This record gives sequence, structure tokens and C-alpha cells, in this order.
Amino acid sequence: MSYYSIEGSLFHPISVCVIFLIILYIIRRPRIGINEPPFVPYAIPILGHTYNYLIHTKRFIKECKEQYGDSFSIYVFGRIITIAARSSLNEVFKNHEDFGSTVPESIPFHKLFLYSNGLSKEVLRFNAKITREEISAKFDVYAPIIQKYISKGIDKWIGNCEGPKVFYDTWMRANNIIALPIANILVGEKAATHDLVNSLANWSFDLGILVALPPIFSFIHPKLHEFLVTLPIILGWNPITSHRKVIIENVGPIIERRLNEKKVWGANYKPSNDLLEYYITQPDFVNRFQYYIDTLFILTFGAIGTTSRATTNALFDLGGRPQFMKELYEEALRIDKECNGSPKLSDLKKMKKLDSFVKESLRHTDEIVNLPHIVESESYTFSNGYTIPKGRTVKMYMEDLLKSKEAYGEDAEEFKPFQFVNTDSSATKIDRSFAVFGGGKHACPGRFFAINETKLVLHKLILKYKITTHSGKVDNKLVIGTITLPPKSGLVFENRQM
Ligand code: HEM
Repeated sequence: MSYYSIEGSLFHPISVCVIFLIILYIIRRPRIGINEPPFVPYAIPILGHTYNYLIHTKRFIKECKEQYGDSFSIYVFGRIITIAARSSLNEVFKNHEDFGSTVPESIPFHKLFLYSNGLSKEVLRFNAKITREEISAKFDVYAPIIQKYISKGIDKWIGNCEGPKVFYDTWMRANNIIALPIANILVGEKAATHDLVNSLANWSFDLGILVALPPIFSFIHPKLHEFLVTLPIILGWNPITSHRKVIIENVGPIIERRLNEKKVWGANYKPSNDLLEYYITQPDFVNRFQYYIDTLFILTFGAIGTTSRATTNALFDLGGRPQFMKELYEEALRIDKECNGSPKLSDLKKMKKLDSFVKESLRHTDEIVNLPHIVESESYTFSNGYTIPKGRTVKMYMEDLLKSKEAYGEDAEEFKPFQFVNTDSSATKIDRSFAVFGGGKHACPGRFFAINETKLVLHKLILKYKITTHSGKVDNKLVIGTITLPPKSGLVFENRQM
């Protein structure tokens, strides 16, 4: 009797597990339509290519391309994704009516931003328009504010380095420096209090568990992962709430005052030099105040972390290669003299070596695949004849583009900081071999602002400090699955002797 009951109790959970895995295998087996790009075979059921994709990304994707060509599909976290290498990749950008952007799967923007339904087309259109017309195009209008707050930020976050100071949180510091001018341009100097700047700079870092949870439940069903990620929000934990409160407390009274002044002074109302003024002029602003606060959050998500990441990577690229500092310092000194220490757009354009350095640093972001897009039309047929269905996620094989020997020479893997100096290829220029800012109609409209702000921050830092890595070597980026973040190692700042 006891023999049977022990065996029964062991048999029961194991057999349930086995039956569950068999059912999972059958129902989640990838189904490939006719004429699709080659599907790379895999050995481990259910897991598919997930392990190789996450752990051996560079080698795995390279081998797939060599064997299966310019577009191929793999099975990762219970989903088929298509990888588009160099020529197919540019098609995705060009045919923007067939493709839409996807938010990183792990971030439930639609639950975080209820007034705008997250990254809706309407929000993207609005943000693209103001970025293009009111931010990038007005760099010189905002130049005094940008200069002032970059200097303030450097004083606060790097400060006086009479002896060498080692920072192990350079990205956080650069993020705060980059956020200061952006926040001041967006909401004006009066509203951009310490708390507000802090909220705009750091809210995306507070998403914590919502971003950290790998989509393991997608093996069962993608909706299950989506549900688990949104569960904390459904249960009342929304990491945005406290930041939203800070923003509203700071901009609310200023908006109210400006709206009153507009009523009283009519045509004599004097608009302020900030983006809040643009928001106020929207015909539906009063009725959709919370919607516009959402758009502001979403804009800073794409603007601050990306720019500070580029700046931090460039600092580490420079710190690990001090042999290039002399040339950059001499260029910085010369141009700074010419403009009496206040570079405008025309002066930033003259910083050819710095521009080339920043572009080379962006080329070496070291992400293998990135920029997911989703097929929104019924299907899409690549010019190589392969068709992918509606709903399919396509990821760009960025390494294939950015380290292409055809475009960057036999030594494309090397860091060649001044290779763009005598070309007409500035860091903001998008071409078939440089898609760091995307491409086509939806290419990043903030790239002019981002590059100029990055250059201005680096210009001021190069003039003020000697910068080296603490290791004395070129430090590796932090690799998390298929994405890379700036190194976490030490960066040393030391005042230059005047
Ligand atoms: C180095 C910094 C930056 C990088 C690497 C970057 C990268 C990108 C990329 C790759 C895209 C296209 C995404 C896609 O095709 O799905 C994009 C779009 C966009 N970026 Fe940036 N970005 C940066 C800075 C900025 C800044 C500073 C702003 C705003 C001030 C901004 C605003 C936008 C907007 C509004 C879009 C959407 C455009 C559209 O949908 O038409 N970006 N960015």
C-alpha cells in the first residue's frame, strides 16, 4: 500500500510536468508560412534559439547570416523573430507604411501612460513634430540656456578635481548633466526645479522590475508575460505616479499664470523661451492637460537616456585612448578662443575632429541586433522575394551595418576616431551604413539636438579635465542579453593645469 502511494506521489508531479511540456511543445511549435525567410533549425524544443541569441549573440547571428543570407528567422522566447541584415534592414526603414515601431516588449507603456495609451501613433507624431520644429531647429535660440546648464551640471556632477577623482557612476552623472538643459528648455527655467529635473532624468531608471523581468513566461504565451509585467501596475504600483506629481506641482502654477496672463494681455502677451509655451498654444491643451504630461514623459524617455548613453560611451572611448586627447584638446582650445567660450551651432560645426570621434563612438555602441519593428500591413515582401506576415517582429542586424568592411574598410572593427574628418559624413548624417538614428521617414528627429548637446558637453569636459579610464585600458561595455550599456568601471577626471 505504502509502496504504491510513494510511487504515485512521485509519478504524479513528474507526469504532469511532462504532459505540460508536451502540450507546450505542440501548441507553441513555430509555424512558418510559405515563402518566408529561411527559418534557422534548432535543437532544443521550446527554448529554440533563445540561449544562443542571448549568450552568444555575435557569433550566432553572424553564423546564421553566413548560412542563410540577408534575412532569416529564429525562435526566441516563444516567438519567431526575423533578423534583417544590411540590405534588408534599410528596406524596413524605407517602407515605413508597412512597419511600426515596437516599444521594448518588457515596458508596458500603455499601462504606465493611461491618458495617451502609451506610444500611440498620435503621441509619436506630436513628439516627432516638436522635436523637429521646436527643439532640433532651435538649437541656437536655446544656446545660452544649454550652455548655462551644461556648465552648472558639470560643476555639480564632476566638480573640482584638483587631485584625480574616480567615478564609478559616470552614466548617472552624465545623465544628470544632459537632463539639466533639456528640462530647462522643455518647461522653462522657473519650473525646472531640482526635483523636476531629477524626475525627468531618472523616471525611466525607476521602472525596475517592469523592465528587469526577462520574458520567460512568453515561452508559455506572450500575453502571460505581458500580464505579469503589468500586474504590479494593476495592483496599484505605478513608478510614474510620484514623478507625475512632481512635474504637475512644478509646471501647474506656471501654466495657470501664463494662461491668465494670455487672457488679460491678449496680443501683448510675451511668450517665454521654452517648450511649455508651445504646449499651451495647443487648442485642446486645457482639456487634455494629462495627455500632454504623458507626451512630455515619453519625449524625455527617448531624449535623455539615449543622449547621456552616447556621451558616456564617448567619454569611455576617449578615456581608454588618451593618445587622441591632444588633437581633440587643441581643436577645442582653438574654437573656444574664436567664440569667446560660448560655442553656437556654427562653432559646433567647426569641431570636425570631435564630430568624427562622436560618430565613431556611436558606430562602436556594440549592439548586435536592435531597433525592433513590427509588420503592420497584411504582409511584407522583401526585395529578395521573402515574405513576412502581419505582426512579425523584425530586428535589425546593426553590427552587419556598422562594422561593414565595404563601408568602413578592412579594419572596420577598429576604433578609428578621425576617419570622418575629411568626409561630408557628420555624426547626424544617416546613410545606408549608419543607422544609429534609424532611417527613412521616422529617423530620429532629435539627432541634431542630441549630437550638438553631446559635443558641447564633451567640448567643455575636454577643456577642463584630463580623462582616463581607471583601468588604463579600453573598458568593455556592459552586455545585457542583446543590449549594451556604458561600462560600469571607473573613469578618472583630473583638472587640467592652466
Ligand atoms: C544619441 C541620442 C539618440 C539616439 C541614439 C536616438 C535614436 C533614435 C532612433 C534609432 C529612432 C528611430 C526608432 C525607430 O525607427 O523605431 C529615434 C526616433 C525618435 N527620436 Fe531619437 N535618439 C536620440 C536622441 C533623441 C533626442 C534628444 C530626442 C528629442 C529631443 C529624440 C526624439 C525622437 C523622436 C520623437 C523619435 C520618433 C520619430 C518618429 O517616430 O517619427 N531622440 N531615435
